[in-house]
Amino acid sequence: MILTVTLNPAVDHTLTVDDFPETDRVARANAARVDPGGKGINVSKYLAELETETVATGVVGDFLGRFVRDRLSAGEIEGDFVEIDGRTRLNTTILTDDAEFKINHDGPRVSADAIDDLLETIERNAPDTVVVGGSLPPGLGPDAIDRIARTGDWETVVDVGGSILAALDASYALCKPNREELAAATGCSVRSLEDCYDAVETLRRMGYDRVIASLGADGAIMSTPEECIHAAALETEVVDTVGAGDSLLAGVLAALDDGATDREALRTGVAVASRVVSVPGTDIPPLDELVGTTDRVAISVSADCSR
Ligand SMILES: O=P(O)(O)OC[C@@]1(O)O[C@H](CO)[C@@H](O)[C@@H]1O
Repeated sequence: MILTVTLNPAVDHTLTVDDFPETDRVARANAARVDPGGKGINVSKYLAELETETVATGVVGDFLGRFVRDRLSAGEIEGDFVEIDGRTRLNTTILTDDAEFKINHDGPRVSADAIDDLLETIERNAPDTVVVGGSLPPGLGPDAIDRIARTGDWETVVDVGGSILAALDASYALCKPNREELAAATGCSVRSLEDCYDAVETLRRMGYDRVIASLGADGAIMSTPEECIHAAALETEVVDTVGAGDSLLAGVLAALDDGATDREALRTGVAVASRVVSVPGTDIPPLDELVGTTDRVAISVSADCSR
Protein backbone atom coordinates (compact mmCIF):
# COMPACT_ATOMS: atom_id res chain seq x y z
CA MET A 1 0.00 0.00 0.00
CA ILE A 2 1.19 3.52 -0.79
CA LEU A 3 0.67 5.98 2.04
CA THR A 4 1.04 9.70 1.40
CA VAL A 5 2.09 12.29 3.97
CA THR A 6 1.16 15.92 3.46
CA LEU A 7 2.72 18.02 6.21
CA ASN A 8 1.10 21.20 4.87
CA PRO A 9 -2.24 20.29 3.23
CA ALA A 10 -4.36 22.94 1.54
CA VAL A 11 -7.78 23.67 0.25
CA ASP A 12 -7.22 24.67 -3.38
CA HIS A 13 -9.48 27.55 -4.42
CA THR A 14 -9.45 27.95 -8.20
CA LEU A 15 -11.04 31.03 -9.77
CA THR A 16 -11.53 31.58 -13.50
CA VAL A 17 -11.67 35.21 -14.65
CA ASP A 18 -12.12 36.80 -18.08
CA ASP A 19 -9.66 39.58 -17.33
CA PHE A 20 -6.95 39.68 -14.71
CA PRO A 21 -7.72 42.15 -11.83
CA GLU A 22 -6.70 45.74 -12.43
CA THR A 23 -5.69 48.16 -9.66
CA ASP A 24 -8.72 49.56 -7.79
CA ARG A 25 -11.22 47.51 -9.85
CA VAL A 26 -13.25 44.53 -8.67
CA ALA A 27 -12.59 41.50 -10.84
CA ARG A 28 -15.46 39.03 -11.22
CA ALA A 29 -14.79 35.32 -11.39
CA ASN A 30 -17.16 33.39 -13.64
CA ALA A 31 -16.22 29.97 -12.22
CA ALA A 32 -14.85 28.78 -8.92
CA ARG A 33 -14.06 25.43 -7.37
CA VAL A 34 -12.55 24.11 -4.16
CA ASP A 35 -10.57 20.88 -3.92
CA PRO A 36 -8.73 19.16 -1.08
CA GLY A 37 -5.06 19.57 -1.99
CA GLY A 38 -1.43 19.56 -1.04
CA LYS A 39 1.02 17.39 -2.96
CA GLY A 40 0.74 14.12 -1.00
CA ILE A 41 -3.06 14.34 -0.89
CA ASN A 42 -3.16 14.89 -4.65
CA VAL A 43 -0.95 11.83 -5.18
CA SER A 44 -3.47 9.77 -3.15
CA LYS A 45 -6.38 11.21 -5.17
CA TYR A 46 -4.79 10.18 -8.47
CA LEU A 47 -3.62 6.80 -7.10
CA ALA A 48 -7.17 6.02 -5.95
CA GLU A 49 -8.52 6.93 -9.40
CA LEU A 50 -5.90 4.58 -10.87
CA GLU A 51 -7.19 1.86 -8.50
CA THR A 52 -3.97 1.64 -6.50
CA GLU A 53 -4.42 1.09 -2.76
CA THR A 54 -3.54 4.27 -0.88
CA VAL A 55 -4.06 6.07 2.44
CA ALA A 56 -3.61 9.85 2.77
CA THR A 57 -2.17 11.17 6.04
CA GLY A 58 -0.89 14.52 7.23
CA VAL A 59 -1.79 17.24 9.68
CA VAL A 60 -5.05 19.14 9.34
CA GLY A 61 -6.90 21.67 11.47
CA ASP A 62 -10.07 23.72 11.84
CA PHE A 63 -12.86 24.03 9.24
CA LEU A 64 -10.59 23.84 6.21
CA GLY A 65 -8.98 20.74 7.69
CA ARG A 66 -12.47 19.24 8.10
CA PHE A 67 -13.21 20.08 4.48
CA VAL A 68 -10.09 18.15 3.39
CA ARG A 69 -11.09 15.10 5.44
CA ASP A 70 -14.76 15.20 4.38
CA ARG A 71 -14.11 15.64 0.68
CA LEU A 72 -11.59 12.82 0.63
CA SER A 73 -13.95 10.44 2.38
CA ALA A 74 -16.83 11.53 0.09
CA GLY A 75 -14.55 10.57 -2.81
CA GLU A 76 -13.83 7.22 -1.12
CA ILE A 77 -10.18 8.09 -0.62
CA GLU A 78 -9.00 6.66 2.68
CA GLY A 79 -7.61 9.30 5.03
CA ASP A 80 -5.99 9.01 8.47
CA PHE A 81 -5.03 12.50 9.60
CA VAL A 82 -3.55 14.05 12.75
CA GLU A 83 -5.59 17.01 14.05
CA ILE A 84 -3.71 20.21 15.03
CA ASP A 85 -4.86 23.48 16.63
CA GLY A 86 -3.99 25.70 13.67
CA ARG A 87 -6.06 26.15 10.51
CA THR A 88 -5.26 24.27 7.30
CA ARG A 89 -4.37 26.84 4.62
CA LEU A 90 -6.34 28.07 1.60
CA ASN A 91 -4.27 28.29 -1.61
CA THR A 92 -5.54 30.27 -4.56
CA THR A 93 -5.16 29.77 -8.29
CA ILE A 94 -6.44 32.37 -10.75
CA LEU A 95 -6.92 31.19 -14.32
CA THR A 96 -7.32 33.56 -17.27
CA ASP A 97 -7.58 32.52 -20.92
CA ASP A 98 -3.84 32.42 -21.33
CA ALA A 99 -2.23 32.61 -17.88
CA GLU A 100 -2.19 30.96 -14.46
CA PHE A 101 -1.42 32.69 -11.15
CA LYS A 102 -0.89 30.77 -7.91
CA ILE A 103 -0.70 32.11 -4.36
CA ASN A 104 0.24 29.61 -1.63
CA HIS A 105 -0.08 30.46 2.05
CA ASP A 106 2.69 29.40 4.50
CA GLY A 107 0.22 27.33 6.51
CA PRO A 108 -0.32 26.88 10.27
CA ARG A 109 2.51 26.32 12.76
CA VAL A 110 3.06 22.60 13.39
CA SER A 111 4.95 21.30 16.42
CA ALA A 112 7.32 18.33 16.59
CA ASP A 113 4.66 16.58 18.78
CA ALA A 114 2.41 16.36 15.74
CA ILE A 115 5.20 14.42 14.00
CA ASP A 116 5.22 11.90 16.89
CA ASP A 117 1.47 11.36 16.31
CA LEU A 118 2.03 11.15 12.58
CA LEU A 119 4.73 8.50 12.96
CA GLU A 120 2.30 6.39 15.00
CA THR A 121 -0.33 6.86 12.28
CA ILE A 122 2.10 5.79 9.55
CA GLU A 123 3.27 2.71 11.47
CA ARG A 124 -0.32 1.68 12.23
CA ASN A 125 -1.11 1.66 8.49
CA ALA A 126 1.95 -0.51 7.68
CA PRO A 127 2.67 0.93 4.21
CA ASP A 128 5.15 -0.51 1.67
CA THR A 129 5.86 2.97 0.34
CA VAL A 130 5.55 6.38 1.98
CA VAL A 131 5.33 9.48 -0.25
CA VAL A 132 6.09 12.76 1.52
CA GLY A 133 4.83 15.64 -0.62
CA GLY A 134 4.79 19.44 -0.45
CA SER A 135 6.20 22.28 1.59
CA LEU A 136 7.06 22.23 5.28
CA PRO A 137 4.76 24.34 7.46
CA PRO A 138 6.26 26.83 9.95
CA GLY A 139 7.75 24.95 12.91
CA LEU A 140 9.06 21.95 10.95
CA GLY A 141 12.42 21.42 9.25
CA PRO A 142 13.77 18.74 6.90
CA ASP A 143 14.59 16.55 9.94
CA ALA A 144 10.82 15.84 10.22
CA ILE A 145 11.01 14.11 6.81
CA ASP A 146 14.23 12.27 7.71
CA ARG A 147 12.46 10.96 10.85
CA ILE A 148 9.61 9.61 8.72
CA ALA A 149 12.08 7.92 6.34
CA ARG A 150 14.06 6.34 9.21
CA THR A 151 11.15 5.08 11.30
CA GLY A 152 10.02 2.02 9.33
CA ASP A 153 11.18 -0.39 6.67
CA TRP A 154 9.04 1.27 4.00
CA GLU A 155 10.57 2.91 0.93
CA THR A 156 10.33 6.67 1.09
CA VAL A 157 9.60 8.89 -1.90
CA VAL A 158 9.83 12.67 -1.67
CA ASP A 159 8.23 15.42 -3.72
CA VAL A 160 9.52 18.47 -1.85
CA GLY A 161 11.20 21.83 -2.55
CA GLY A 162 14.78 22.06 -3.83
CA SER A 163 16.33 23.39 -0.62
CA ILE A 164 14.70 20.55 1.33
CA LEU A 165 15.98 17.98 -1.19
CA ALA A 166 19.49 19.33 -0.63
CA ALA A 167 19.12 19.12 3.17
CA LEU A 168 17.69 15.58 3.58
CA ASP A 169 20.07 12.83 4.62
CA ALA A 170 18.12 9.62 5.28
CA SER A 171 17.79 7.00 2.47
CA TYR A 172 15.30 7.84 -0.26
CA ALA A 173 14.04 5.51 -2.99
CA LEU A 174 12.91 8.30 -5.28
CA CYS A 175 12.52 12.05 -5.55
CA LYS A 176 10.47 14.06 -8.05
CA PRO A 177 11.73 17.59 -8.55
CA ASN A 178 10.38 19.99 -11.16
CA ARG A 179 12.81 22.16 -13.14
CA GLU A 180 13.00 24.91 -10.49
CA GLU A 181 13.52 22.38 -7.69
CA LEU A 182 16.24 20.62 -9.70
CA ALA A 183 18.12 23.91 -9.99
CA ALA A 184 17.63 24.82 -6.33
CA ALA A 185 18.69 21.36 -5.07
CA THR A 186 21.83 21.07 -7.21
CA GLY A 187 22.88 24.65 -7.94
CA CYS A 188 23.02 23.62 -11.64
CA SER A 189 21.59 25.69 -14.47
CA VAL A 190 18.62 23.80 -16.00
CA ARG A 191 17.83 25.77 -19.13
CA SER A 192 18.32 23.04 -21.74
CA LEU A 193 17.29 19.39 -21.60
CA GLU A 194 21.02 18.52 -21.45
CA ASP A 195 21.33 20.72 -18.32
CA CYS A 196 18.41 18.79 -16.77
CA TYR A 197 20.13 15.44 -17.46
CA ASP A 198 23.25 16.70 -15.66
CA ALA A 199 21.26 18.04 -12.71
CA VAL A 200 19.30 14.77 -12.39
CA GLU A 201 22.59 12.84 -12.22
CA THR A 202 23.93 15.26 -9.61
CA LEU A 203 20.84 14.61 -7.52
CA ARG A 204 21.32 10.84 -7.82
CA ARG A 205 24.91 11.26 -6.64
CA MET A 206 23.51 13.19 -3.64
CA GLY A 207 21.88 9.90 -2.54
CA TYR A 208 18.50 9.55 -4.27
CA ASP A 209 18.24 6.06 -5.86
CA ARG A 210 15.90 7.27 -8.57
CA VAL A 211 15.05 10.73 -9.77
CA ILE A 212 12.06 11.73 -11.85
CA ALA A 213 12.20 15.30 -13.13
CA SER A 214 8.88 16.76 -14.31
CA LEU A 215 9.64 19.25 -17.06
CA GLY A 216 6.21 20.51 -18.22
CA ALA A 217 6.11 20.86 -22.00
CA ASP A 218 9.55 19.15 -22.18
CA GLY A 219 8.08 15.95 -20.71
CA ALA A 220 9.91 14.08 -17.97
CA ILE A 221 13.23 12.37 -17.25
CA MET A 222 13.60 9.29 -15.08
CA SER A 223 17.10 8.32 -13.94
CA THR A 224 17.64 4.93 -12.29
CA PRO A 225 20.82 2.98 -11.43
CA GLU A 226 20.33 1.15 -14.80
CA GLU A 227 19.30 3.77 -17.31
CA CYS A 228 18.07 7.24 -18.04
CA ILE A 229 14.72 7.63 -19.82
CA HIS A 230 13.21 10.72 -21.39
CA ALA A 231 9.48 10.78 -22.17
CA ALA A 232 8.03 13.52 -24.36
CA ALA A 233 4.83 15.26 -23.23
CA LEU A 234 1.63 14.45 -25.12
CA GLU A 235 0.02 17.29 -27.03
CA THR A 236 -2.96 18.46 -25.04
CA GLU A 237 -4.97 21.60 -24.37
CA VAL A 238 -3.57 22.89 -21.07
CA VAL A 239 -6.22 24.42 -18.75
CA ASP A 240 -4.43 24.31 -15.37
CA THR A 241 -0.99 22.88 -14.55
CA VAL A 242 -1.59 22.70 -10.76
CA GLY A 243 -1.21 19.05 -9.70
CA ALA A 244 0.57 18.00 -12.91
CA GLY A 245 3.73 16.88 -11.09
CA ASP A 246 1.66 15.04 -8.45
CA SER A 247 -0.26 13.16 -11.14
CA LEU A 248 2.97 12.26 -12.98
CA LEU A 249 4.32 10.79 -9.75
CA ALA A 250 1.05 8.95 -9.03
CA GLY A 251 1.02 7.50 -12.55
CA VAL A 252 4.59 6.23 -12.21
CA LEU A 253 3.99 4.75 -8.74
CA ALA A 254 0.70 3.10 -9.76
CA ALA A 255 2.34 1.48 -12.78
CA LEU A 256 5.39 0.28 -10.79
CA ASP A 257 2.99 -1.11 -8.17
CA ASP A 258 1.30 -3.06 -10.99
CA GLY A 259 4.68 -4.56 -12.00
CA ALA A 260 5.40 -2.27 -14.97
CA THR A 261 8.97 -1.59 -16.11
CA ASP A 262 10.47 1.85 -15.47
CA ARG A 263 9.94 2.76 -19.12
CA GLU A 264 6.25 1.79 -19.07
CA ALA A 265 5.82 3.51 -15.71
CA LEU A 266 7.24 6.81 -17.00
CA ARG A 267 4.96 6.64 -20.04
CA THR A 268 1.96 6.08 -17.76
CA GLY A 269 3.01 9.01 -15.56
CA VAL A 270 3.28 11.35 -18.55
CA ALA A 271 -0.06 10.17 -19.96
CA VAL A 272 -1.78 10.76 -16.59
CA ALA A 273 -0.23 14.23 -16.23
CA SER A 274 -1.26 15.16 -19.79
CA ARG A 275 -4.85 14.28 -18.87
CA VAL A 276 -4.79 16.11 -15.52
CA VAL A 277 -3.63 19.44 -17.02
CA SER A 278 -6.75 19.49 -19.19
CA VAL A 279 -9.08 20.11 -16.21
CA PRO A 280 -9.25 23.10 -13.80
CA GLY A 281 -8.19 22.89 -10.14
CA THR A 282 -6.85 19.69 -8.64
CA ASP A 283 -9.93 17.83 -9.83
CA ILE A 284 -9.58 14.15 -10.73
CA PRO A 285 -10.52 13.55 -14.35
CA PRO A 286 -11.61 10.02 -15.28
CA LEU A 287 -8.37 8.18 -15.97
CA ASP A 288 -9.83 5.07 -17.61
CA GLU A 289 -9.57 6.93 -20.94
CA LEU A 290 -5.79 6.59 -20.58
CA VAL A 291 -5.86 3.23 -22.31
CA GLY A 292 -4.19 3.74 -25.64
CA THR A 293 -2.60 7.09 -24.81
CA THR A 294 0.39 5.64 -22.92
CA ASP A 295 1.57 4.03 -26.19
CA ARG A 296 1.62 7.47 -27.77
CA VAL A 297 4.21 8.73 -25.25
CA ALA A 298 7.54 8.70 -27.11
CA ILE A 299 10.56 7.70 -25.03
CA SER A 300 14.30 7.66 -25.59
CA VAL A 301 16.68 5.69 -23.40
CA SER A 302 20.40 5.97 -22.68
CA ALA A 303 22.71 3.97 -20.45
CA ASP A 304 23.13 6.93 -18.12
CA CYS A 305 22.28 10.60 -17.93
CA SER A 306 25.81 11.95 -18.13
CA ARG A 307 26.32 12.32 -21.87
O1 LIG B 1 3.00 25.00 -1.01
P1 LIG B 1 3.31 23.60 -1.46
O2 LIG B 1 3.08 22.60 -0.38
O3 LIG B 1 4.65 23.48 -2.12
O4 LIG B 1 2.30 23.26 -2.64
C1 LIG B 1 0.93 23.19 -2.37
C2 LIG B 1 0.19 23.04 -3.69
O5 LIG B 1 0.44 24.13 -4.58
O6 LIG B 1 0.63 21.86 -4.33
C3 LIG B 1 -0.44 21.20 -4.97
C4 LIG B 1 -0.15 21.05 -6.42
O7 LIG B 1 1.04 20.35 -6.63
C5 LIG B 1 -1.69 22.00 -4.65
O8 LIG B 1 -2.74 21.13 -4.37
C6 LIG B 1 -1.32 22.86 -3.48
O9 LIG B 1 -2.00 24.08 -3.39
